[in-house]
Amino acid sequence: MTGSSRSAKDFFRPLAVGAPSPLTEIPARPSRAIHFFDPSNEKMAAKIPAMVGTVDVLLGNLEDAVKADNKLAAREGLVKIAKATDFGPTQLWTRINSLDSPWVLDDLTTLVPAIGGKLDVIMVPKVQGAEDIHYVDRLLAQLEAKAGLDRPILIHAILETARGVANVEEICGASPRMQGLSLGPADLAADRRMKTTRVGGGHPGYLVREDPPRVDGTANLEAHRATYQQDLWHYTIARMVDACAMHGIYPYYGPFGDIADVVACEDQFRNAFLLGCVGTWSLHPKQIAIANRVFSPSVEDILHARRVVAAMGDGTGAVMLDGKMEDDASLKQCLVMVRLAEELAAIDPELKKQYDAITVDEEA
Ligand SMILES: CC(=O)SCCNC(=O)CCNC(=O)[C@H](O)C(C)(C)COP(=O)(O)OP(=O)(O)OC[C@H]1O[C@@H](n2cnc3c(N)ncnc32)[C@H](O)[C@@H]1OP(=O)(O)O
Ligand SMILES: O=CC(=O)O
Ligand SMILES: [Mg+2]
Repeated sequence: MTGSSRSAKDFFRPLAVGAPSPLTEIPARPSRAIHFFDPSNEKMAAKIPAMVGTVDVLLGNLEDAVKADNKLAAREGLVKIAKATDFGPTQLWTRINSLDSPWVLDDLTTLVPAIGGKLDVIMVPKVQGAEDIHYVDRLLAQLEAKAGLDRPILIHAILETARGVANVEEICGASPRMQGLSLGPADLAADRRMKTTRVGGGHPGYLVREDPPRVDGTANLEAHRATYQQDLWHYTIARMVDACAMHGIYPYYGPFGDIADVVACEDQFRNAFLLGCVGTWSLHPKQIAIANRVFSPSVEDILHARRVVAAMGDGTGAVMLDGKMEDDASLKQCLVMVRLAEELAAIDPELKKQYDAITVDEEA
C-alpha cells in the first residue's frame, strides 16, 4: 500500500521540483527517549546543549504545554538553539502546532528555511487521516526545494484522535517521509471520551477481579478477591505497532505524566517495549534514564539471543536449549534483539562495553 492517492510509480518521486528524493527505507536510528523541552522556557532551554549525547532525541516542543503567549518565543528559541548547537549523534526533532491552529503555517515556513538542515523529524500532532500527512508532505517538499536542502525531513504522527486510530494504517502509508507514530494518551482519552484524567499510565478502576471462592458449590461473595489492574492502552499500542511494522516505520509510547511515579513509568514503558515499541517520550530529565534502561535489551536477553543464534547454525531446523525448543521462528525473535543491541552499541559506549563482555559458550 502506498497511500490513498499516489500510484506506486509516483510514490518515491519528490513532491516539488528541486526537493530532495524521498528515502525508500527509514533508517533505524536509536531513539529510546524523545526528550521534550519548551524552547521558550529559558531555564529549560539553557540545559539543552549539555544534554547532547546523553539522550537519543531532543525535541523542541511548540504545541501543547507551551503557553499561547509564548508560541512565537518557542519557535524563535528553537531556531536559536538549533543554530548554536552541534547535535553530534543526537537527533533534533520538533513538535509543530496542530494543523488547524493559527501557528502551524509559520512554524513550518520559519523552521525549514532557518534550521531545516539540522531537523531530522517533524512531529505532527492530532493527525486524523492520510490527508493531514499529504498536506505536510507537499508543503515540506516546497520548503525544502526553496531552502536547497539535500535530504528530506521525516514526519512522525501522534495517534491521539479516535479517527486517527481508525485510519492508522493509511496514516503510516501516506508518505515515504513517515518515520513513525507515538501514542498520545491524553488527547486520545479526551477525544474518545474515556473517563481517565491521567496523562498515560493505568487506572485503578480498570481491572479484572478473580472469581469468588466456592464452598460446597456456592460462591462466597463476601470473601476477599484479588484484583489486577489492566493496561488501558494495550489495544491502541498493539494496533499502532502492527500498522508501523506493516509500513516499515517505528512505533513509540508517548507521555507519562506522573513524573514522581518512576516505578509505574518504567512499567508502562516496558509494556510498550515488549509489545514492539522502539522508544518513548521523556518529559522530565529523570525519565531519560528510565527510557534508556527499558528500551535497551538487557545483557541477559542478549546472552540468550546470541546462544540461540549460535545453537541454530544455518538457521533452520529445531534444537533444544535449556529444555526449550528453538527453531527458525524463535531465531528471528532473537535476531530482533541482537540487531537492536548492535544499533544501540554503535551510539552508546557504556552499553557496547556491557554487550561486548558477553561470551557465548557454543557448546552450552
Ligand atoms: C500531553 C502532552 O502533550 S505531553 C508533552 C508536552 N509536555 C511537555 O513537554 C512537558 C515538559 N516538561 C515540563 O514542562 C516540566 O518538566 C514539568 C512542568 C513537567 C516539571 O517542571 P518543574 O516543576 O520545573 O520540574 P523540576 O522542578 O523537577 O525540574 C528540575 C530541573 O529540571 C529542569 N527541567 C524540567 N523539565 C525539563 C525538561 N523537559 N528538559 C530540560 N530540563 C528540564 C528544570 O528547569 C529544573 O532546573 P533547575 O534545577 O535548574 O531549576
Ligand atoms: O500529546 C500527547 C497526548 O498524550 O495528548
Ligand atoms: Mg496531545
